[in-house]
Amino acid sequence: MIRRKKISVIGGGFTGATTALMVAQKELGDVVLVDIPQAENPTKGKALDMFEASPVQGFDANITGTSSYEDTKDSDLVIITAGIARKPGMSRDDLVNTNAKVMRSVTEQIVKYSPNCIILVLTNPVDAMSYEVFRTSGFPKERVIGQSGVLDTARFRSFVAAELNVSVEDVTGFVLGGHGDDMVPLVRYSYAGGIPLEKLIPQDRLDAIVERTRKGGGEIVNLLGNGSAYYAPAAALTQMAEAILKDKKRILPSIAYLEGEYGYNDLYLGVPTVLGGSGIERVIELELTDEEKKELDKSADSVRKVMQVLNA
Ligand SMILES: NC(=O)C1=CN([C@@H]2O[C@H](COP(=O)(O)OP(=O)(O)OC[C@H]3O[C@@H](n4cnc5c(N)ncnc54)[C@H](O)[C@@H]3O)[C@@H](O)[C@H]2O)C=CC1
Ligand SMILES: O=C([O-])CC(=O)C(=O)O
Repeated sequence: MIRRKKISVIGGGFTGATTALMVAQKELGDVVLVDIPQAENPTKGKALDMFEASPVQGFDANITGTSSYEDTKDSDLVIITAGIARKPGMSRDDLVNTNAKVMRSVTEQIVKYSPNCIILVLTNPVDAMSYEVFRTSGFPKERVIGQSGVLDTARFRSFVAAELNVSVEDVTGFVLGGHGDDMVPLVRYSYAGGIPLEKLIPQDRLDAIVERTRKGGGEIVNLLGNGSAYYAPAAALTQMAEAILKDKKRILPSIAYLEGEYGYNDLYLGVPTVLGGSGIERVIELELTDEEKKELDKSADSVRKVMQVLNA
């Protein structure tokens, strides 16, 4: 019997609810939106509201809200967005203690009901949270994946397209490293219509775009005033979900568990990967200049520092 894929989204807040809608709109599968018991009614309400949008928009997907993990049983993909988000004046790393506890409790439930699923992690600080989910789950590394690079690259691509007044579709970008202000946007591997960006944009403007990309999350936090970005993060999760559920084998940046790649061990960090039906099917290793490697080392050190809190 053919059955639709099943996607559970843990955390029914801004990013979780938006992701639930986007994956349903793309007909990637039926969606179960999960939040804590105190939020059961609003979660059910959001899910029903989305389902009622489906006849107008013409997508077929069941969307249900719940606080019971039994309803997530046999999910193919579980997306974790549960936890707290930062407010102006905070860094993503300030969320580590609260969200690490949330990761441990939700992961135990996910594993209990969907032992064969692939897990995508969004919750911040996302490199460290991916590590926490990985070690709590006991899953193989290819089935626990963090999201940052698709979003960071999307920001870079948006800013470049606006600068050149060209289609966003023709701009490709490349961001490596942790999801913090010292992430590493690699201009050398970025193009517009196949033309290296360095040939199209003066260096000082490129530097400004790189800096704006690094601080992209904070720019939205300051504008929103009471939470962080959710439309672009949900779009990023949806693209990764599609690559996995349709076994597209797309080359996308993911936060992956590294065992020697790029010279790092026992660390989750953003790197280029092939994403397909088994999750991370391959980490692509690139030659970096000394300067790029130094920047990546700095970003990896920042992630390690946050992880020390987990191990304390
Ligand atoms: N990696 C990335 O690129 C990005 C990461 N984020 C992160 O995603 C997380 C969620 O952000 P938002 O959705 O905006 O926050 P939000 O506050 O709108 O939603 C979080 C939801 O999680 C729920 N929750 C808390 N503990 C839970 C538990 N134990 N089980 C189930 N649900 C639980 C809350 O009730 C709330 O509904 C934050 O940590 C944020 O920093 C957000 C955007 C991008
Ligand atoms: O900035 C935040 O706290 C949320 C996030 O990770 C992003 O939008 O990049």
